[in-house]
Amino acid sequence: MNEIRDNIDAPSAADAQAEGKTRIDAERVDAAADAVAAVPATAAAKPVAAVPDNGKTNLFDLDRTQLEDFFEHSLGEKRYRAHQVMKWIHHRYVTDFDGMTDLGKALRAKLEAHAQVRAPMVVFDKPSTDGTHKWLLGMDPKNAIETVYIPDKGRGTLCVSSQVGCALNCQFCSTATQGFNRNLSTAEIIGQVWVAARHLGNVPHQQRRLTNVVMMGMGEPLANFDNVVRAMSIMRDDLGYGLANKRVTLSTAGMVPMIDKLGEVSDVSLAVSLHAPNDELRSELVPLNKKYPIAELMESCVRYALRKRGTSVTFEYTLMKGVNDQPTHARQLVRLLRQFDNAVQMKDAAKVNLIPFNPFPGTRFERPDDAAIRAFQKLLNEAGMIAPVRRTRGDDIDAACGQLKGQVMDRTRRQAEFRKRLQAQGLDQGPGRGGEIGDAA
Ligand SMILES: C[S@@+](CC[C@H](N)C(=O)[O-])C[C@H]1O[C@@H](n2cnc3c(N)ncnc32)[C@H](O)[C@@H]1O
Ligand code: SF4
Repeated sequence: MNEIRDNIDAPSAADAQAEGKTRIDAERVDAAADAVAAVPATAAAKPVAAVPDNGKTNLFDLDRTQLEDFFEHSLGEKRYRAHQVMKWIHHRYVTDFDGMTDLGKALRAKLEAHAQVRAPMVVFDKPSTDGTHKWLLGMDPKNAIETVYIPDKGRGTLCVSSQVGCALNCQFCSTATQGFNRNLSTAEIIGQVWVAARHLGNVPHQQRRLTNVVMMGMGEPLANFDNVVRAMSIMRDDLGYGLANKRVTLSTAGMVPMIDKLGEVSDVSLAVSLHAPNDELRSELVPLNKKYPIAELMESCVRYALRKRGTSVTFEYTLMKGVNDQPTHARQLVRLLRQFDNAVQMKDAAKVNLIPFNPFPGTRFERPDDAAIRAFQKLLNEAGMIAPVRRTRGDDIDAACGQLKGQVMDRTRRQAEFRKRLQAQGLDQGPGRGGEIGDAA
């Protein structure tokens, strides 16, 4: 693995100039790194409470084991009752206990008194001309997130959000422009699957309209670890949506310790948003790279792949004109991913997804033209790498990768302002120790 660490190319200043690299405002990047420092200590460690305001447990928040425990310990009922209720909710889309007709009257009354099945509210849904469908889902009076369904030959993929906004501030991502408010609860994550599956008339195990889920909507899923892992377990449960492990993909900007933690508890497919083959460029595009540089990131991906022997890791590479789309980048990328294949001792352990940049209002980046995208792909293919170009879908409704925005009441920026005020008074303890995101709001 040290081979990877030792061989990462840092281009010279002349290289950078020759590549026509876009320079990014250093102040903005530093502010982002501060926000990042606050995320793992707060958002990851403190999932949103499972019990909503009215004191009733939202059954969407519970995976199979927790629901069995709830029936046994909170309701004094047999554990198998949980299985009946899961089927009503996730297979038949019934949320009203009175409609769960194979439960006795007394049990239904008990459930009514102690529980609820509360799905996110659909603010609006919008079909695209290419079959893609986007939902804006209200999570609370101030915040809404987006979920997108993308049908393709023989498969239907749902792109699910994990947070209201995102604190990681990748420079080319529309979600980042909105800042960060909070983590989504398990109910709010699995609720997105439920809303889409119900709309599509999906019948798990029979009429599958929804075959894949990608955690690639708004937010960084590994910064909301517990809630995301629990929701993914419901996606893969036969009493939930019955999806195979490899059909549930978690995409991360590279939270290294959490990749290892994920490897310990889950077998889902891993996608890593790489976007640059060297640290200098990646730190500009993905500020998190300052905390977890490429060598550390690749080592954690190697550990993940080795733990799941025979599993590949997908590396996402958003192509931006004149920024990371030059032949020198392609060659560096090939070297990096070959080292990964060697470390995992598996041919094609690394897969690359090339994503042409999707524009959004106010961005300084541009999508390369088709010839440049093809030339980049050709260099990877000639080196023997699998590197499909992801077709842009749903861009007429701003539903393509990185275009999701929702409605976010940003709390990180208010916290940053608060921190500045503390600093002015000599009271600041530094990033990550000043309390919760939102304390200052
Ligand atoms: C929005 S992120 C969410 C998941 C996670 N936070 C991550 O970064 O992997 C999903 C994917 O969209 C990509 N993306 C973000 N902005 C984009 C844009 N404007 N055009 C194309 N892809 C973009 C990200 O790099 C990432 O690979
Ligand atoms: S690309 Fe992912 S990690 Fe980066 S800002 Fe967007 S959602 Fe967050």
